[in-house]
Amino acid sequence: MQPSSFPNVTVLDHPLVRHKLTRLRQVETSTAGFRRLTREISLLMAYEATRDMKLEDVEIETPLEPMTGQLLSGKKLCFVSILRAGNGILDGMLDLVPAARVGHLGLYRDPATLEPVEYYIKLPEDMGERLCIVVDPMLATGHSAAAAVTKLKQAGARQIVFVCLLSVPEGLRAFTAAHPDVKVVTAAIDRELDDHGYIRPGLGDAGDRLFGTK
Ligand SMILES: O=P(O)(O)OC[C@H]1O[C@H](OP(=O)(O)OP(=O)(O)O)[C@H](O)[C@@H]1O
Ligand SMILES: O=c1cc[nH]c(=O)[nH]1
Ligand SMILES: [Mg+2]
Repeated sequence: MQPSSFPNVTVLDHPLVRHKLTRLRQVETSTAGFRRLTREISLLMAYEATRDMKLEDVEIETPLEPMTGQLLSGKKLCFVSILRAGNGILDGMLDLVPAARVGHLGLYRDPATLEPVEYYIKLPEDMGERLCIVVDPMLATGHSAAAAVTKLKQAGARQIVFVCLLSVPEGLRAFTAAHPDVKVVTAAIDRELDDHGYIRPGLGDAGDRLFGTK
């Protein structure tokens, strides 16, 4: 784990994450492999994204003696997947926290304008009482991430973490300027965006690679 030069952005710089991310980027990685690697990296990302969750003391008994343990307190988590590529990360997160509530936000990026277009939204009602972890593999221009977080705030979310696999400096600048209160966890910060808004060196189109649509 490494703080970055961006306020509130943590790079999950761990050997396992680097290894899996390198495999994920490779053009020859199959759809099945891409899905499996995304899920595995997501488990490791969830560990960092949930670091600030609140605990409460509980009295328990081990087979040998009583002790004070700690459990997560109150209402806990809500994952929000930005469709469709976010679902790849969501699967991994749910492996770790199967009881979490889940919201879905359908956004696609218009290829001409690079602006997000919303086509679906369904969120739990009590977003304000939960740590809301928004997941999408790619933060490119940052417009989709920023639009998603704006929606969630309008729906009452107060504590939000954004989790992605890849990001780029210009997208992080745009996102953190729009939402300085939101922590970002990313597995890597890549070099730049190309003329079509793709992350370079990147991994291609995350949705297409996850679902085999190209
Ligand atoms: O930071 P931005 O420039 O907004 O780009 C990032 C967005 O683009 C991709 O989604 P895409 O539009 O390809 O939709 P998909 O998940 O359905 O493939 C990606 O999953 C992000 O949501
Ligand atoms: O590189 C990119 C940029 C946006 N969306 C993707 O899936 N890949
Ligand atoms: Mg896509």
